[in-house]
Amino acid sequence: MGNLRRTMLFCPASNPKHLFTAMIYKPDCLLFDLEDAVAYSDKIAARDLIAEALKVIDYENCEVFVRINSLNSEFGEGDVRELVPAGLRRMRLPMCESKADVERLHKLLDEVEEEHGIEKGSVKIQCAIETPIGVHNSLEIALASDRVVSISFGAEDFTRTLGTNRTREGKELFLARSTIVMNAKIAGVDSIDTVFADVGDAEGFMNEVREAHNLGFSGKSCIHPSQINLVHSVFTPSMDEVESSVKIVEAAAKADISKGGVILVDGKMVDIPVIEKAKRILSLAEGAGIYAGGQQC
Ligand SMILES: CC(C)(COP(=O)(O)OP(=O)(O)OC[C@H]1O[C@@H](n2cnc3c(N)ncnc32)[C@H](O)[C@@H]1OP(=O)(O)O)[C@@H](O)C(=O)NCCC(=O)NCCSC(=O)C[C@@](O)(CC(=O)O)C(=O)O
Ligand SMILES: [Mg+2]
Repeated sequence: MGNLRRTMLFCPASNPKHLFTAMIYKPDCLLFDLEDAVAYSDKIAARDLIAEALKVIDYENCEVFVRINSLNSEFGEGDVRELVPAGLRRMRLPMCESKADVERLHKLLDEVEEEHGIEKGSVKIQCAIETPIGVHNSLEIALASDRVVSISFGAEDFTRTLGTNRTREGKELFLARSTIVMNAKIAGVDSIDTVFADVGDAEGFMNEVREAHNLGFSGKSCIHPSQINLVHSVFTPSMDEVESSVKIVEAAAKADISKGGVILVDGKMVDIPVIEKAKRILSLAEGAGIYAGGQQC
């Protein structure tokens, strides 16, 4: 299992304070935004600011992404040409609708990496799926380049382009969410659920976080520091889960059923899928720093 991507904290790249302090909230990933959160007149200044920040700031254990502007806009290509030499190695491509969109960014990255003597393929892409056509094409998008590490869902633009409204219940998002998760799994990349805009509605937020976790997302985009620990509490295995997973894996090893066979552990059937799920929980717990190869931390 690669990096944990339970949380991605959006920070407008035009806000110097966020660029200097956002890592103190300890999200797994920071996502500096040059797209919708930045006013048209601030786009170039925000790009320069993030380029300087990338050169001098230590973001500690946070994986840093920048959401660039669309390559169809006057800013997208410049974002890539300035930020990659400044050290950016992860970018979110907004409004991704087809394999061709990813291939266009892939080719530009090939060129920029070569021009600056950066190892080919170093820059990874997260594709944002935010339209019905994007959802429909999400498998070809996720498979379009070996640079793609994750696909994310953007429900605000999705409901806009679907011609509906986003509800607290979220039924209008179910098919899109499930499709994105399944296609991410098929492609072997992470899937990141959308933002929840009502910062004051902790209960509504938790319902969404649990839904995203149950559907199989790897994590969730956040817009406010207060959302981070809530997401981590759902996307990190509990100590009970860790303990029962250890028990399952140990019992399975003792009974030698890792290639087939069935036993009971605490009255519940354990076979290959149960063992594999238990191993996944231990791997997540290890990534979260609460379990270390046979020991709880
Ligand atoms: C909403 C608000 C202005 C409120 O700020 P306020 O400062 O009034 O809030 P306060 O509560 O006072 O903050 C308390 C303390 O936390 C600090 N603090 C707050 N937020 C922080 C933060 N984000 N990062 C670091 N630090 C932060 C703050 O500096 C203060 O620090 P201190 O003074 O020291 O106590 C702020 O949060 C914010 O800008 N959020 C991000 C908004 C954004 O990026 N939107 C675009 C992405 S969505 C999109 O585009 C849709 C999408 O594309 C999505 C997709 O594709 O996934 C689609 O289609 O669905
Ligand atoms: Mg959007």
